[in-house]
Amino acid sequence: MVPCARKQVVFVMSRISGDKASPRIPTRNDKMRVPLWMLLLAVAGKGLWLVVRWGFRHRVAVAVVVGLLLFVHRFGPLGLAALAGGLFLVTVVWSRLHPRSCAWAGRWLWGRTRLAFIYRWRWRAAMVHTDLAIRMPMSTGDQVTFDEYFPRIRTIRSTRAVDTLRVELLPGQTPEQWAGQGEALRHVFRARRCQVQAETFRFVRLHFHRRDTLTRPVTPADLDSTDAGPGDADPDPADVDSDRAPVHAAYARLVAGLSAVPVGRCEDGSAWTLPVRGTHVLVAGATGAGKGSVLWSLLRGLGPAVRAGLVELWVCDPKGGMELAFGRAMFSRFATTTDTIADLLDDAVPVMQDRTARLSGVTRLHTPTVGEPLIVLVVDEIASLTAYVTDRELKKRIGAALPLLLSQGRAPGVVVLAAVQDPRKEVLPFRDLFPVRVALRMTEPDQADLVLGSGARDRGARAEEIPLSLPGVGYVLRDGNPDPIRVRAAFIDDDEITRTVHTYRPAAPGGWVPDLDAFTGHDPDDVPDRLDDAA
Ligand SMILES: Nc1ncnc2c1ncn2[C@@H]1O[C@H](COP(=O)(O)OP(=O)(O)OP(=O)(O)O)[C@@H](O)[C@H]1O
Repeated sequence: MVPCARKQVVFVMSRISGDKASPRIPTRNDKMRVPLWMLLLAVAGKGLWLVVRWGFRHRVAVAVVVGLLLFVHRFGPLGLAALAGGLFLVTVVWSRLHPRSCAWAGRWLWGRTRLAFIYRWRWRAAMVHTDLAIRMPMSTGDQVTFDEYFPRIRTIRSTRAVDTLRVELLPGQTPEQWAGQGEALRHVFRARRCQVQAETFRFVRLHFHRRDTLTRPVTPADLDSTDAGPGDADPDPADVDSDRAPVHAAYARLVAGLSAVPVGRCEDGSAWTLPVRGTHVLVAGATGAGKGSVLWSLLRGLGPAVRAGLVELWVCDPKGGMELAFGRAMFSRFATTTDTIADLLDDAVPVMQDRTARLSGVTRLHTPTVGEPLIVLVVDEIASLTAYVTDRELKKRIGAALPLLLSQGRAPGVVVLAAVQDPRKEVLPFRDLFPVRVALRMTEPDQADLVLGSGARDRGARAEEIPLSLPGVGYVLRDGNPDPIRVRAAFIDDDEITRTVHTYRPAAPGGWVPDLDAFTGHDPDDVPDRLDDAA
């Protein structure tokens, strides 16, 4: 019984193999008698046809292998070694003379090699087993056959970490169908992750990530080049053409920088920045996911503008100051208890309303100046203020102030930067009032959708799969694009926080700078003075 069952399994496996272009299902037995030689001839002919067809499908791989075999046959293994050595030498010389074109050619060759030996090799089987090939039953009277249509790979781009295939959809297919098969495709092509990105029409891009480029901690960006002097920040039009023009260029650079504050690095190696001016930012992640590093990266990135007086940090740390107290000297206001936080929020509301009344009809977005800086309200663990407050009176005050600030504060320059562990609506009812959201490691698969919007997980934001060993890694949406980008925040350690606070603490009115040297152990000569430091 057992061998028979095994035979049956083998038969079924071969039947469903995706390499079979047209499986046949006989509808009645053949009755014609043929001589044996004719049968053997037919089998041999069919075998030859299958070999030719297979060779044509894998023509590049076959040509390379046959070419190499012929070369070895003609010149022997030494000849092959000489060929490899010659190619190596040419590559070295080329890369010295023109590294860009050499790198481009290397990537092209690498992509074609992976296309021939990996993607085309397993493509048909993968398409059949994931239902991405289309099969249409055809009847020839004697038997039912299937016409099969396979999506075509149009281009491939390969780097050391990722292969990007541009694939043409078959009629009737949608990018969502492909996104649903991302996990299966990743296993077929042995990638760490497969992300499906839709083009406007007809094409999808499959990103097969082979290596994780974010395993090493990210070093914080160099801010000093964008730094500007302080009292220089209120531009006087009369000065623009004068020798103070560079100062105003520095001012403009600082204001522009508020729309792209450096936070860390994206998976493709580019800088990860987040806007702070004109928006609210929510960072969500389980405990230990690295929310602190995103907050600190943003605070650090705002440092030059804080020192210049263009930004005021109003900070609430409901965890008793555990996370943010280190930065106290940089903050204009700092509250750690529920009642002082309620006071702080209550104070922010009239500032916002006053600005709104003055700017209404004048501008649609407040421009920070030293006289009227951007107020960044930082709230660590915002759920402590929305869901876990027990005092009814305080809960009512906070529940009134927060939604007001979130719904009206962006334009007049009172913005909120908050972190939360649990992104559910019951815990954070105003979640949707944050236009910019970051999903770090989550505990549940559906939480990435709660943070980034429905469908984000299918498009690749598998936040629950981020390993515990990679704090600071997460997903964001950029420029209104629905496809999530994997990012990692820079690691800001205690020394860097101390340096940041020491360097960028705002000057008190009149130019007095609090003396932190004893506290931080820094040499005061190393620290630029807020008032003397020109742009
Ligand atoms: N970007 C990062 N790169 C490397 N290590 C990081 C990064 N961010 C955080 N870590 C490490 O992970 C640990 C937890 O980070 P962090 O305290 O920021 O998490 P959290 O999400 O704020 O947690 P909780 O909600 O419990 O406060 C820290 O001790 C830190 O050493």
